[in-house]
Amino acid sequence: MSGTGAVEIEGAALAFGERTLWSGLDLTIEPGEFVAVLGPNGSGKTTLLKVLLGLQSLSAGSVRVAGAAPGKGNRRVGYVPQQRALDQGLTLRGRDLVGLGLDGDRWGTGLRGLRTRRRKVAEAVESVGATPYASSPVGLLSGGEQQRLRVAQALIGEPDVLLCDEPLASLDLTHQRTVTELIEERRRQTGTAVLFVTHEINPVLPYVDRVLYLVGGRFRVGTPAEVMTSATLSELYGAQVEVVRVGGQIHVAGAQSALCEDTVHHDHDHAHDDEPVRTGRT
Ligand SMILES: Nc1ncnc2c1ncn2[C@@H]1O[C@H](COP(=O)(O)OP(=O)(O)OP(=O)(O)O)[C@@H](O)[C@H]1O
Repeated sequence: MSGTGAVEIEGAALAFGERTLWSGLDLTIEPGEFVAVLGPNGSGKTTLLKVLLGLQSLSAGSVRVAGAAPGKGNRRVGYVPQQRALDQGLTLRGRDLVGLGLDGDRWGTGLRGLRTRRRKVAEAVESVGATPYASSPVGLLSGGEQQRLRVAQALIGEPDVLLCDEPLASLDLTHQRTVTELIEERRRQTGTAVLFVTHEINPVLPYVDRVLYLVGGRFRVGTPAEVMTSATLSELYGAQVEVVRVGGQIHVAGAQSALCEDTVHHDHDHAHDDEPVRTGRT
């Protein structure tokens, strides 16, 4: 693989035993592109991020992220994990959590380097509105406060690729906006590619270039206008799903019941169901 995409996924398949999460997945994400990953519980969204982080191997195919094979040491990749409450006993301060996102060697260990580090951390903390609690132990902060610090930690390293796993979960509307605008600003100013796993497309809809929609072993890739339609989602779910656009927002009705009816059949269906359906640029 030798392209120039920020993320390059070729012929990727992932199966756990008999169960195929997805196969035949080709997706190139360009620098500065915002791709939302949608799909019901268990469709393999988080697992895709784990593959890109080098925490999970593919069953077939290959991936490259920010020009390299996935791996923990890649400083050009930022990651906002799925919201999980941090241990209450964790005494690490908020600003130190954010500082962990900085490359330790970049500014040296001298006084000047330390000052630069401190200023960068203070700016990152301020950008997510976390200054008032940056000195508190993170274990005592609310879920939303912890999540804002995680976003600051991911952005402070100035990544070329930002992988986000439901970063808005547990944030109120104001802070959802703060966080999405920060990510969007980073993308616009420096061309960071964003892969954003979410259950709810509306908070990021203005920024989304393309959607990867995963359902029970099938997927679609395309613009929101291509993928988020009744016809496309009904085909993907194999049942009637209504997509309604109201006031610039997209609402999907019937997907959950489609899945409930389908759940029992999933494993059997995969035998004839694993032919992926694609739209748009991949
Ligand atoms: N290492 C593993 N071994 C076996 N099964 C796994 C493994 N990792 C994930 N799975 C299964 O793969 C499926 C997809 O999990 P994943 O966490 O990627 O789903 P998701 O789309 O992110 O779901 P959610 O929306 O609930 O977060 C789940 O059924 C999960 O149990």
